[in-house]
Amino acid sequence: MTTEPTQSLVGQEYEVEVGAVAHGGHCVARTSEGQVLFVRHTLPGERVVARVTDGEEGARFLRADAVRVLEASPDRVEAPCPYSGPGRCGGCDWQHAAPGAQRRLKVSVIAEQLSRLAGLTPEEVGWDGTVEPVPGDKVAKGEVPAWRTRVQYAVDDEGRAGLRRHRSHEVEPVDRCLIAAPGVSELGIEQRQWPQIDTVEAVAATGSNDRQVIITPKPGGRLPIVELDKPVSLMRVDEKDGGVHRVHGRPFVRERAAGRTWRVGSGGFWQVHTNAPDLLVEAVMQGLMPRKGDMALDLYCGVGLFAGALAERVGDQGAVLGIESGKRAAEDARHNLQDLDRVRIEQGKVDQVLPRTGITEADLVVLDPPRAGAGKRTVEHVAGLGARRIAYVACDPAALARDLKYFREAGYRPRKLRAFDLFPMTHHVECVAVLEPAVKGS
Ligand SMILES: C[S@@+](CC[C@H](N)C(=O)[O-])C[C@H]1O[C@@H](n2cnc3c(N)ncnc32)[C@H](O)[C@@H]1O
Repeated sequence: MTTEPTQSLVGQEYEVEVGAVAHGGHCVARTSEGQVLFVRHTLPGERVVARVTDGEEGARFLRADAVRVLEASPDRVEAPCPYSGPGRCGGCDWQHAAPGAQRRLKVSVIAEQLSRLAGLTPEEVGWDGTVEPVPGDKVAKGEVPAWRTRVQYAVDDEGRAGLRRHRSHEVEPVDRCLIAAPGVSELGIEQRQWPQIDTVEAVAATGSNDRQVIITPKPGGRLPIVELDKPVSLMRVDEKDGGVHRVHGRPFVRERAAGRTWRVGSGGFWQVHTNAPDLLVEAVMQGLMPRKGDMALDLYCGVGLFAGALAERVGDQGAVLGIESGKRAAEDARHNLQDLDRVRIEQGKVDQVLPRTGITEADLVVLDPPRAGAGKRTVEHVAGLGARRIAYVACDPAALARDLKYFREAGYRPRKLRAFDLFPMTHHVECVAVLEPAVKGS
């Protein structure tokens, strides 16, 4: 049997009315034939010419960029970044939206995900229907908060550092990324050449002067002599094993948050926004309200951020168990919390380690899984521990909604949800949901 080749529609232009925002940094429109278009660089209510960037005839949907705006939304602003726009840097999705409008777009996405995937309304999750700006972030029209303490640059064939174009391996060379934190910009990564290098990751710690650069040489490439505008520690990603190896300086940075210093080894997770760790610790502790003597779990604990905050509150009579899959991160968590006798860190995957611990009860649980969420099995296990309260920290509202549905099926209901604009100018958003047993005292 022979199949007809499908006709690519890349480059085809459609004049469309733009509908609602969808999860992922684009809005929904339809061609006159009814085919769904996911259009970037536009806003709800606009009339634009959308040029297809991906998809073929008969596909479930096409991807497109708005290349001409025929009727602009009142929320549209001149993009502050000269590298944003159709076909350009893929790092930011909402450079062309006023800061308040960006947050409203995120509100719509969260509400839509909760409704579609969990059948929940904002009232049912105790959400005031806002995405809160981060205190200290610039939020006036035309201003850009410099929030990113970790930036991964890609290097083009001419050795220039830049950022990847949307859904592409191509590099958009930049001379300055506006959302990079000052500590990253000061390194001068964009101002120098990176011959034989594939990627350069820059890390600027908050609350210490630690700066780190992690370079990935091209296959067979030699390590260049790295001279930057500031002293840094230098790490190299091994071509063969993918491991991160020290070239010179410390193999970690020291971050300050929640009244403590945190060692974060290369490759270990740390929240990217300068103010995220403090803000999230405060939101989680406010939601959980730990008491002296509580037994608490910090699942997906990274280098121990929430475990540390919990341990200080549950006191000597309480106990905290953290579980983290990364070997290096688990070691860092043990190091960071070594002064807190009642904290134990187990290394391994939550769905494997948690059943092995033999723990059948907990008073409080915080879970902060990666983008994919915790999943049904882990949610059921956590719900079975009968915690008084559970705090769920989520960087993807779709994964949050799916897991909230599993929690509801397992007897937990959301009591409060807060959303934070921890990734300004992008479509990403962070949520903290606090759950309690649907039937209290059960
Ligand atoms: C979103 S981070 C949260 C880290 C920490 N709570 C923080 O705020 O710094 C998720 C963490 O989960 C870890 N992880 C990913 N999958 C895991 C799994 N199946 N079991 C345990 N940890 C996992 C990652 O290595 C990462 O450190």
